[in-house]
Parts: sequence; C-alpha cells; structure tokens
Amino acid sequence: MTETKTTHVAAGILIRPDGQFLLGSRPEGKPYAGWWEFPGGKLEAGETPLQALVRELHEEMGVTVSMAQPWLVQTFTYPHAHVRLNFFKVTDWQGEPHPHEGQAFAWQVPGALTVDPVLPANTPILRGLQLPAVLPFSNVAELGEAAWLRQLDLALAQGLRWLVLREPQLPAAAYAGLAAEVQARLQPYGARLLVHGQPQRAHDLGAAGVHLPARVLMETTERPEGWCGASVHNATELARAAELGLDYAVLGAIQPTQSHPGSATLGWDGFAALAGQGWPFPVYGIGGLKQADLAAAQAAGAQGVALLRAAWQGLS
Ligand SMILES: Nc1nc2c([nH]c(=O)n2[C@H]2C[C@H](O)[C@@H](COP(=O)(O)OP(=O)(O)OP(=O)(O)O)O2)c(=O)[nH]1
Ligand SMILES: [Mg+2]
Repeated sequence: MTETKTTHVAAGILIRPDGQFLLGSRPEGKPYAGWWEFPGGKLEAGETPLQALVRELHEEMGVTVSMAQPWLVQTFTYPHAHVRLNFFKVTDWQGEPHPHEGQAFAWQVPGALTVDPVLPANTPILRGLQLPAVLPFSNVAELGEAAWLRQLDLALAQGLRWLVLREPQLPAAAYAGLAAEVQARLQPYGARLLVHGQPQRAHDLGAAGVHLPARVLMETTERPEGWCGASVHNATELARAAELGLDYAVLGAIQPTQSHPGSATLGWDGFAALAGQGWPFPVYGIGGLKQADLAAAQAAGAQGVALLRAAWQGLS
C-alpha cells in the first residue's frame, strides 16, 4: 500500500482597503508554472502555518506581514501532491510586493478576475472572497410583504447585494410570486437571490442559488448548481456542507432568538470551537444578532453575521 503524504501549505490573501486582493503567477520550473495563486509556500519542519506564511511572503516578495487572520482551509489532490492549504487574510503589511522569483502580480476585484487560469484548488477561495460580511434573511412573516419590500428597496440603495428569501409560512405559489417581485428589485443592482429550501426551487425560480435548511442539507447528496449555502448547528452538519463543496454555512444559534427562545445556544465560544476546525468555506453566525455584533463575530473567526429581524431595522 502506498502512503498518501500531505504537503502543508500556507498562502496569504493580501487585501487592500479598496477590497482588491493580490494574485501572483507561479514561477517557471515549478508544477503549474504560469498559473495564478496566492503568494505562499510549503511549511518547513516545525513551522506553524502562520510562521510559514510570514517567511514565504518575505522570501517571495519582500512583504512583512503585520496582520493576518486564518481563513479557509482547503485540501486538494494534484498529480504531484496531496496538499492542505491554510489560507490567511492579510489586511496589513509593510513593503510593496516585489517579484523575487520572477513572478507577475495582479490586484484583482472579487468576482471579476482579469487573469487566468488560477490553481484549481483555489476555486472555493475565490468564491468565498465574493461573499458579504452581513448576510440578510427576509422577514415578510413579521413585517408583511409591502412593508418588507419597502425596507428591501432602502437596503439595496444602501448596498445590500445578497439576500436569502426565507418565508416558510408562504405556500409555494405565493413564494414564487414574492420571489419574482424580489428578483425585479435585485436585478438593477446585480444583487443575488438565494432561495430557501430545495435546490429544485432555486432552479425553477431562476435564482442565483439556494440556501439549504439543515434537514435538506443532510438529505442532499450532490452539490446543487449555482451558489449554495446551508444552515448548520453542529460538526456533523458542517462536515456534510464541506463534503458537498458548499459556498458558506450559517451556524447558530449564537444567542436566544424571539422565534426559538428556549433553544440551546452556542455563544461565540461555542461558535469559535466549531467554526475554527478548518473549513473550506466561510461560516456566518446567526441567532439573535445585530449589525453591532459583527466585530465579535469576526473575532470568533466568522465571515460575519446572518441577520433576520435586525437586517430591516434602522433603514431610512
Ligand atoms: N502558494 C500557493 N500554493 C498553492 C495555492 N493553491 C494551491 O493549490 N497551491 C499548491 C501548489 C503547490 O502544490 C503547493 C505550494 O507549493 P509551492 O510550490 O508554492 O511551494 P514553495 O513556495 O514552498 O516552493 P518551493 O520551495 O517548493 O520551490 O500548494 C495558492 O494559492 N498558493
Ligand atoms: Mg510558493
């Protein structure tokens, strides 16, 4: 039997204040020469991923990392190696990137790359970079359709670009009618509609993707088309989301909610323990949260917060 050896890698996503991130081309003489990647390289014996990141970014491009947060962890099997990639978001550094190995650099806008091809293991990373910090869930159930649509218009004008349309109380036909109304509003902004429920529903309604309730996640065996995330409560459900190659997970409840006041909650410590296990997708916190909880969420390793009631309050 042959033993599969894992190559551990650290890579840095340098993100400028304007949101653009850095890709470099792989130097001649390496596997996948000319392909685009995040700067980084293999861990040396005894190194932590962060130590390797700091060393590699200095060696490859003369950049001194001053702020880096562990982000996604992706495993991938190439013909030349089985790799485990630890991606960091690097939000502060000293020095301008210099190509010490003859590579080219390109600053890129998430979702609008001007270079290709990018290493195949990086696909989920490039998708994750497009996701927002605040993921809003609709609230027709409480506000009523007309009042909620007014709030949606305000939120779009203020920058909302993603929406999960979750209205389990609506019969299928009413849901489809609402989805059409919503699509018409999102389209001029290029905002994305994620339908809540079965993947087939997103397909039928021509949505950008689907948000799977945990129950649907656990009975889904193939990755649905388009964007796809899921609600999760534990490590088993997170692992299923990873197996399917989903784009994000929403993990909770962080705090007690009005809809489930007596249910068990994770708190940010419980969230950090689960979300910090090295998933290939970003994880949002949900459950009794407000915009003001964003910093606490990100300190616990979250992509951000999923908001229901609070997404539609305080808009004017
Ligand atoms: N640096 C980097 N490597 C990546 C990314 N995505 C990805 O699949 N990889 C793979 C390609 C390689 O198999 C491995 C990284 O190895 P590397 O060739 O960059 O390693 P290194 O900089 O330490 O180079 P060397 O010492 O072996 O010359 O991880 C990425 O975004 N950045
Ligand atoms: Mg390298």
